[in-house]
Amino acid sequence: MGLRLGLRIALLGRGAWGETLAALWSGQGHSIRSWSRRDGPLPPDLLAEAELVVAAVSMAGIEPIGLQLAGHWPDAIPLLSCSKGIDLDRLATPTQLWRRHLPPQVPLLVLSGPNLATELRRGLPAASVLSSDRADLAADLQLRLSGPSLRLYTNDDPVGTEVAGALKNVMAVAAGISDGLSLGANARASLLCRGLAEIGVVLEGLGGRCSTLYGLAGLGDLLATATSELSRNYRFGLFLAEGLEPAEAERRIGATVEGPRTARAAVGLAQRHGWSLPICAQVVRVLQGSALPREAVQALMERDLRSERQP
Ligand SMILES: NC(=O)C1=CN([C@@H]2O[C@H](COP(=O)(O)OP(=O)(O)OC[C@H]3O[C@@H](n4cnc5c(N)ncnc54)[C@H](OP(=O)(O)O)[C@@H]3O)[C@@H](O)[C@H]2O)C=CC1
Ligand SMILES: O=C(CO)COP(=O)(O)O
Repeated sequence: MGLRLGLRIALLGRGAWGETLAALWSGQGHSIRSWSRRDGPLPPDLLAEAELVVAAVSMAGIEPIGLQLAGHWPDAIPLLSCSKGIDLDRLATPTQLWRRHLPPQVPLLVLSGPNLATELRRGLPAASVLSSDRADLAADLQLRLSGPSLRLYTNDDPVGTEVAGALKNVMAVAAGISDGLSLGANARASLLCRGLAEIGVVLEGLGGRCSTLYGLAGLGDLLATATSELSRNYRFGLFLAEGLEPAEAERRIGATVEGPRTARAAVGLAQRHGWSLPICAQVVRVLQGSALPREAVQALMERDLRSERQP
């Protein structure tokens, strides 16, 4: 990347998040060429002309797009991944999925944090983190992509950043259930506190750092997502508490809800590694129809007593 401030960005995905990032960054003088599945096959020159590729697609979109792009990726063009989830088939984070399709030398970065698209579209301020093993690149992009309403920090813990951004969606579903059942502020705070500990089990278990858990992608995004009706995962939990079937709840939301599949993936990881993830496990029971929301809460309350240090 040269010294020019305006970047040529190829943006993959024109959903709520992609459109929001496009509006923010084009407003800062970057040139954005976006692509959506609705446009048909990916134009061959889209990547070739870009200095940065931004992927703002849902988890479900990564594999098909990765397959389409394999073999067409210019070696040194970095990919900034903005998806939040754990893939259920491969139990992998977004960049772990992308890496399977990209040349090994392509630098990968992650954008995550409390960034409800609706608020950013209204010009409200937020902070987020740009994470990469490539500190030089993260610092360069931090400078170029930070703007008046999106202030970017950096860290060098992409795995921890992705795990935190994925698992907070599960906790947002659980918080929606708790609030939907009118369990009160104590219950929500207790759930989020224990939820943060649970996110920490996965984050550290997969090699992330504890400081990331308490940063923007961890505690920051948990606070935003699990307390706001702007969050689709939180609203999904509210619908479950009302007694809606998961499929009907997703249909009513009418947009991506990553928490349900990520909950199942987290339970899959827990089985693989021998971790205890009680909140994820109860969310999965509700999703499978093997517990009603109230029964899931009761099961959490009746677990064996333990030290706060244990999940
Ligand atoms: N909305 C938000 O506030 C934020 C969302 N995110 C994350 O960004 C990702 C995208 O979310 P968002 O844009 O809000 O979701 P939307 O439901 O608004 O849009 C879905 C996005 O996924 C893309 N996609 C590609 N392939 C598929 C597929 N096979 N199935 C479904 N969708 C596909 C769509 O691309 P196309 O344009 O081709 O239709 C579109 O960009 C999610 O992982 C989400 O967690 C992260 C931060 C904030
Ligand atoms: O990730 C988000 C906010 O940071 C968006 O959350 P939802 O996908 O639950 O709407």
